[in-house]
Amino acid sequence: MINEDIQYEVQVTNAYKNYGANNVFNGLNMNVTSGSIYGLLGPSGCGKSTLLHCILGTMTLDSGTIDLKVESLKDVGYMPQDLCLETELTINETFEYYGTLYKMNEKSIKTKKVELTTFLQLSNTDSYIKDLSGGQSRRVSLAISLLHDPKLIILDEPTVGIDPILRNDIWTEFTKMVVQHKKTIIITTHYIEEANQANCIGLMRNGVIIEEKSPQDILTKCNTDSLESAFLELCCNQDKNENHMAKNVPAKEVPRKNKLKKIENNIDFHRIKALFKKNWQVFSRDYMLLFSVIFLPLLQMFNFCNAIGNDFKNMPITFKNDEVNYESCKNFSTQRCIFDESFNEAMSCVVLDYFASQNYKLIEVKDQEAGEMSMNNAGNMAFIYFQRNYTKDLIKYINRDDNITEYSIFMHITNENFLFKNQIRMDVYKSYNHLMKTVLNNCNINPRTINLPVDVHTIVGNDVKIYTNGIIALFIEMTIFFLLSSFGASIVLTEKISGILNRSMFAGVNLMEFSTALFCLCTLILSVQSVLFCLISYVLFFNPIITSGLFLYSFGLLLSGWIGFLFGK
Ligand SMILES: Nc1ncnc2c1ncn2[C@@H]1O[C@H](COP(=O)(O)OP(=O)(O)OP(=O)(O)O)[C@@H](O)[C@H]1O
Repeated sequence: MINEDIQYEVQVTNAYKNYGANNVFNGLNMNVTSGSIYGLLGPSGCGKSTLLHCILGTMTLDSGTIDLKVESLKDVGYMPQDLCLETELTINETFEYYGTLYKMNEKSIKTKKVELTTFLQLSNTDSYIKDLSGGQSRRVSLAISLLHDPKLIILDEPTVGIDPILRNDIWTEFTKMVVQHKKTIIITTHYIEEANQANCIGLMRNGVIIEEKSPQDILTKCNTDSLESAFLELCCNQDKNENHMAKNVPAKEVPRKNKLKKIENNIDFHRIKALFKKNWQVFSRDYMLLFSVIFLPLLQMFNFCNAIGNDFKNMPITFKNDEVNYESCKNFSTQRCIFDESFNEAMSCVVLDYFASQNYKLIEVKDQEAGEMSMNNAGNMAFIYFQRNYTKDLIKYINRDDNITEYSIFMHITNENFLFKNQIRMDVYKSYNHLMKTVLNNCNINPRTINLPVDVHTIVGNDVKIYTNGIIALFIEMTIFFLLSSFGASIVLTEKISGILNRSMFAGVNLMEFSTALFCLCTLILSVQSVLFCLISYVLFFNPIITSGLFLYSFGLLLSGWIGFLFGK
């Protein structure tokens, strides 16, 4: 029966809700008087938490209405059943974070913190939440729900894991809050006897409130002195009338929308700052996260540079030099000009010397035929053959003599591996330049006159010329994309699953602020990673990614990181 003269803080009328085939509310009615403690009791799984969520507007009814006296979330304090707190923060930091979200100034946060930690016996406020016991961390959660001095306080099992003495103190404090400050408190609890101190008890079972009276009235009605026995008796009575209850067919009405107003709709810089600070504190203290976001990608960069960024070493190359015995090359000297009458050095030694200096493994074979056969051996990368007249033909070539009928150097290169083949071809080209330089410098002729009359420049800069330079830029770009997408996704999922995002949103955070703060942290990580990647490539592996257009490249990196972040989110 609804009394017209009483002011109700919360009224639930004819509520129905299903989870699939599970009928959680079956025409439920609940009336919470303003300025009272309402103890919501019921067996596990009867739907107490669901009812609280519907009151808060985080869930909707299938039908029925919920009327609230308070209009804004600012006037509501909610302690969820799960912890829903960031365990990497200290108690102090948690107060500071939620206080800032509720737009409290530093002084009032401090005053409230002292008051609540004293009442809830939380002594060391520098302790991390992860280091607290279950009961202690629930007390912090309770304190946070009371921090902004709300009018309506909804607490889902606040006394679980708390010793009886402190539990009694907490109930005394609740009573004081109701009497002195006219607060309304709705509490769910499994400890039936502690609900003795509530002004009204609602016994919930089978989707309805089977009794809603003061503890004394319930005891009198059931003629017992324990709430537990009264509850058992009321359950038995309900079971007797079960058939009658089951006949209640849910009336499918559209539930009335009386959602609590959000604390604020506009974007607030202080909340973004608080979110960023919290995210940073959590990120910098979570060593597993640091390892996977900072250290693993750097390790991957090392691996990549080692595998792709460097020249291959010790590749076996067979050769046959018919111009001179390879042993004689050890006494080779290039002090004289190749055009001198008395010049009798074998220039094939310069080429072989160059290949040896580039860390190729040179293997001499007995003749040209054996060399060509060696190309059938797995692992042999190339065969070089110098004819007897190599140096003489070289002089003719330099002199543009038309009498050269055939090449005096032959080379076979493996087709087995594109990367190996590419490197050997580049080194053949370089060995030719080296040879010309060696030959012509001693004759005071500019070697460039014999080189190709083409100066090759790549658009990204003079140093960036080869495959390994290009591929590293691509690798960094892709790593940044996937790093940021997985980081963004993991943060959003963790916050959602642990209920921290909901709790923050309950304290006024909107999705835009949450995304902006996360975006700022991602940009910071992205910038640090990009700089470290480039340093590793340039400094440790001498692999230039880019020598001009740095601004454009950095912007490209930022863009792919941001796209990755949005993709993950
Ligand atoms: N998201 C969901 N999807 C499907 N079923 C759900 C969902 N949430 C809760 N339920 C079911 O609804 C019923 C009521 O759950 P609720 O958590 O509200 O109960 P409770 O009374 O708070 O339980 P406890 O006292 O153990 O916390 C349970 O049977 C539960 O399995």
